[in-house]
Amino acid sequence: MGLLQLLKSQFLSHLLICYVFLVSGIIINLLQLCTLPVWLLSKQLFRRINIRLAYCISSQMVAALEWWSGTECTLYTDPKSYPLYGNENAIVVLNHSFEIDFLCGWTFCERFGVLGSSKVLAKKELAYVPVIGWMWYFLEIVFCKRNWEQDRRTVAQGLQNLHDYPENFWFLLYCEGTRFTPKKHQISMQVAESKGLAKLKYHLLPRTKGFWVTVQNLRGTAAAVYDSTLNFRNNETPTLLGILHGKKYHADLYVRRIPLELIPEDEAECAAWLHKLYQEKDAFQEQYSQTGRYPAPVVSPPRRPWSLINWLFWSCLLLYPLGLLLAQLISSGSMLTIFTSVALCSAASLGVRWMIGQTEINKGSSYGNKERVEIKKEKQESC
Ligand SMILES: CCCCC/C=C\C/C=C\CCCCCCCC(=O)SCCNC(=O)CCNC(=O)[C@H](O)C(C)(C)COP(=O)(O)OP(=O)(O)OC[C@H]1O[C@@H](n2cnc3c(N)ncnc32)[C@H](O)[C@@H]1OP(=O)(O)O
Ligand SMILES: CCCCCCCCCCCCCCCCCC(=O)OC[C@@H](O)COP(=O)(O)O
Repeated sequence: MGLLQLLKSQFLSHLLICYVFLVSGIIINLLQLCTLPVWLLSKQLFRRINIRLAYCISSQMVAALEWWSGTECTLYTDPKSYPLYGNENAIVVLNHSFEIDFLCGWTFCERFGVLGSSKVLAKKELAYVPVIGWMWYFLEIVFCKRNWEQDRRTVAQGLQNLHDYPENFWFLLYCEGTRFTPKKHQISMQVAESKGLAKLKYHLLPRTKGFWVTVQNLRGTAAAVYDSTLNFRNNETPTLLGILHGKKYHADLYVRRIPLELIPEDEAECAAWLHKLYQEKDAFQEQYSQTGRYPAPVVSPPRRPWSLINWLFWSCLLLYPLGLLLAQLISSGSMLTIFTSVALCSAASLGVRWMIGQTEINKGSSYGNKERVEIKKEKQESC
């Protein structure tokens, strides 16, 4: 094992990385809070400032993926579409099977210069996750409760607000609505069967309402849908803890650009279009599992230094005072102060461990785990 690999495997390294992420994140969240009055003076200035502040947080995770773990991200796409990426607003449709798929998405956002402004239709629970969830309030991220009756108005409103967004953004939609597990897959295929839809091998049945409402509300704002299919080589199952331990993965992403005009406006036709898209995505996954390739050439954008520079900046800024504090603590010799500091550090590491847990599939929600009959009963009871 080389020296660098040894360093990457040390608990102390992980503790320091998490300290920098947590403390810088909270400082940035506070700065974001201070920008609220700017909204009253100039909404666009508020947005531009918050795009940059958000970049300072999310690019740290991208740096951990690209520079700490050295994970390689390869893009397969049509070279004619490539120059448009990052230069237009787009709706990204991505499969949801991996714990770090959002992080690979962020990496591509970073490489095409839209990381700070990237958006998602996220479950409401994520809004309460410190640092990332709080950051999203200031980025006008659209949250949903995954209950159409409650979501239809708020989601449409959140999307309408993006009409005059001052910088290019990608809006991510995981149409499957939850991460793939064998049980969720089995149940969703029962739903597919009951609806006479073709079965999918690698995806859950997509939920069509969020897609339809997104396309309808972003017409005239977004130029295209980027149909994206992500996989990892050698059947790797990547995790955020793996990244923290410096494990290198190989992500392969296939992107097809579909102009928004090609997507039907009528709700039922749009739903049928999405089901067909997922059948095609399933075929791409099958091809990947057979050949390790997608049907497009490799046009990979290189990693950029900015995420690393930002990370080094925050590390220098925050590790120096930490060092001074530790030296003072030890020289003080006060057992009470030392004990309190250890207790505080343990609480903070437990907090970060809980945050990492949000990305773990085995700690995921029960959404999509219940039979349709049970859901109907619950809906009737709540009415
Ligand atoms: C390549 C570059 C990448 C770029 C990345 C860009 C940006 C990055 C930005 C940020 C990164 C951070 C990422 C954070 C990740 C967080 C993501 C999430 O939180 S995912 C969860 C939340 N999002 C969604 O759920 C979106 C998809 N869902 C929808 O669109 C839903 O329609 C809804 C709007 C949420 C409403 O939910 P509801 O449950 O009420 O859905 P529906 O009414 O649509 O569903 C009922 C309908 O579905 C059928 N169905 C299918 N399967 C099942 C099942 N298993 N059980 C029950 N029902 C099922 C069912 O038959 C119903 O059909 P029908 O209406 O015909 O009766
Ligand atoms: C610099 C690196 C530092 C690493 C330190 C630790 C950082 C901790 C960061 C926590 C980040 C939390 C972001 C949450 C994003 C989770 C995305 C996700 O995948 O959500 C799941 C939902 O889509 C569906 O939920 P389920 O119904 O499957 O349940």
